[in-house]
Amino acid sequence: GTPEPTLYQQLGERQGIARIVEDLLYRIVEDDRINHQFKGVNVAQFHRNLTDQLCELSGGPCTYTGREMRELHADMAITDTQFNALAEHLILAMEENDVPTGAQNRMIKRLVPLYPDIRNL
Ligand code: HEM
Repeated sequence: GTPEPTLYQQLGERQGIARIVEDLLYRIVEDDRINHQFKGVNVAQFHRNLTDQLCELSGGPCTYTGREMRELHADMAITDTQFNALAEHLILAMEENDVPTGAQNRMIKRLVPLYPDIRNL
């Protein structure tokens, strides 16, 4: 029969992930719980690196070449509320791009191992 689509395919491959990350960035800018943390960030670089990271984590043919998660977020004192806010925006950005709910959950699950590094725990 027809093979099951991979998570990477369900996200719309790299092009689809790039659109999701763009929508995520607009959401971050509008959220006063987290937008102050992003002042001065190189938006093009952030977009490229987060797209590569999600592409790689979803099983796609990409390699994340940015800095380590712990090192990047070390001085930000990110709270649980802020972490959850970003995760929620990612879910809503995937929703806007017609990613099925099961695939949304699988993507979020693959970010869970990054949690201690991002929270600097
Ligand atoms: C699931 C959660 C998260 C993931 C997967 C993630 C992923 C990433 C990635 C891949 C980068 C590198 C982008 C680049 O090279 O510019 C990055 C940078 C950054 N992240 Fe996160 N992040 C997460 C949560 C957060 C949260 C909650 C905040 C703040 C509220 C945050 C703030 C930042 C900032 C400000 C940068 C830019 C750092 C710099 O350019 O020096 N991140 N993140």
